[in-house]
Amino acid sequence: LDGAAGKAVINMNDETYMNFALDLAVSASGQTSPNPLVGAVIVKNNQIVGMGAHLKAGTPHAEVHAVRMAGDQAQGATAYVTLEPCSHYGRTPPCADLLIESRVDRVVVASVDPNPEVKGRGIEKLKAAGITVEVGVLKEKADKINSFFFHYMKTATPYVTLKAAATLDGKTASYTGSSKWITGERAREDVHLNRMKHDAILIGAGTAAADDPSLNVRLDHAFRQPVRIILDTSLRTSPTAKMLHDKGAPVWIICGSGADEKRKQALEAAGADIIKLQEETITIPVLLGKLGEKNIQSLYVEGGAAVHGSFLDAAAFQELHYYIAPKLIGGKTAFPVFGGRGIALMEEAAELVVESTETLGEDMKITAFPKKG
Ligand SMILES: Nc1c(/N=C/[C@@H](O)[C@H](O)[C@H](O)COP(=O)(O)O)[nH]c(=O)[nH]c1=O
Repeated sequence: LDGAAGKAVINMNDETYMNFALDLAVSASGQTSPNPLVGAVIVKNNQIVGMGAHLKAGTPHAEVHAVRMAGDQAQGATAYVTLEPCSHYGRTPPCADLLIESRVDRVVVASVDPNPEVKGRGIEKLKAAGITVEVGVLKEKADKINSFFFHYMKTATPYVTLKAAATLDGKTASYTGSSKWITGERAREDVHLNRMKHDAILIGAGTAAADDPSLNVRLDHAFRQPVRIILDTSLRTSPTAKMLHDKGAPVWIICGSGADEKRKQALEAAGADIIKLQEETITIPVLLGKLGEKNIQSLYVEGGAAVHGSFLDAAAFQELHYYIAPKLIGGKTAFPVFGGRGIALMEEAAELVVESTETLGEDMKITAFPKKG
């Protein structure tokens, strides 16, 4: 604060403007898939003269909106872009060329494009045109908002979020299978928000049979209904399953090579898309490769115990959302959160880093990530 002048002189530096560009990027969260979230701000003489965000795949990129708004004010200005400007002709002309034509004299970039085909090309193009380029301002924060896109670009498989809801004593259903509900309204609303952020939701055949779930996003401002996926090796799912008849998002059922042809036809007649693997059984790496081929960049795995156990055994998840209700149900044969093989000795435990714990109504939510390496 500049006391003498008696007015707030906020030091507007590169990070301030990049944070604003990141806020713009995040405002389209969940809408841009399969494209990343991108924000752009154009500043001249400490005035924001242009700004924009990429809103939906196939529509103009963030830089296009910002340059259009800036008009000739872009000349001699600085452009802040949260992801390296594209240099290839996708569905819209390259933004690197647009920035060159707009005659900005400086470009500040947060994340470098992870796509091996274009990595660094946009930056090189700008430098070759005599533009000063600064890379890496708020890089960590910018990479994180595109963790789905970056993971998918690097691995060609979906970013996997495991979601579990358990009682305080770690059960997902009583010994009779009763589970409605463990968590309350507020926690379940958070689940629907997170469903909407992912390209697909996945459950196992056991959960499909036990709960006959809808697996849809029941929020009044829902702008997307993710694909619904059931892992069902032998196609035991009933053709009368609720989600096959609610005219909602597609239902894909993944089965093994030995699944009965008549069941396949009955489920297809009921509206399901059947994806039959070459293998007898479904392994997680094969499943993820197949979903990657079908452009699923992010996958929200809702259980049950066998499915969660298989992802844990394969160490094939990037994020965990663990909801805990302050309830105890006991029961030697009550349902655990993670089934599967599990580890033998504690030193083999999957170690996590807890990023946050939140209170949602009476429930708690732990967000955690597997420890790297
Ligand atoms: N039992 C509970 C859950 N249960 C999770 C799954 O077992 C359910 O089948 C699935 O979420 C139902 O999806 P729907 O039909 O679209 O509502 N999940 C939760 O967060 N809290 C619970 O108390």
